[in-house]
Amino acid sequence: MSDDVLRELFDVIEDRKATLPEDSYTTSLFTHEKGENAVLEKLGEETTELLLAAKDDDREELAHESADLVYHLLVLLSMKGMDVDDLLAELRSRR
Ligand SMILES: N=c1c2ncn([C@@H]3O[C@H](COP(=O)(O)OP(=O)(O)OP(=O)(O)O)[C@@H](O)[C@H]3O)c2ncn1[C@@H]1O[C@H](COP(=O)(O)O)[C@@H](O)[C@H]1O
Repeated sequence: MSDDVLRELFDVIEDRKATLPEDSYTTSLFTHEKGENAVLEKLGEETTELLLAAKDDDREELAHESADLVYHLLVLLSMKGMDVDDLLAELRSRR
């Protein structure tokens, strides 16, 4: 996944956070009655689904669940007032 794809997705998430359109799944996470716990729970669920896909050697499902996990991770970073660049910088520093 290139930086561009991650940045574009993060920009959409930031836009949803700022404008809270009604028909948006991202909005539902930012406005959830459970607060931050809603996205934390989703990260747990998506991680479990990813592990099961890996265990089943289901590569298509593994890619699908990986994308779900990355999306929810970016929502969490946005909730915490962080930027996708914080993640990218950390990854780059490990090269
Ligand atoms: N990348 C995502 C993304 N990944 C996962 N999800 C949602 O996360 C939820 C995952 O929950 P579950 O695991 O329970 O999944 P599910 O409903 O059983 O279905 P599966 O995803 O497992 O097939 C689903 O409702 C997905 O739609 C996402 N929702 C939105 N995005 C991106 O965010 C953008 C903005 O979306 P909205 O906020 O909806 O406008 C979209 O254009 C997408 O680019």
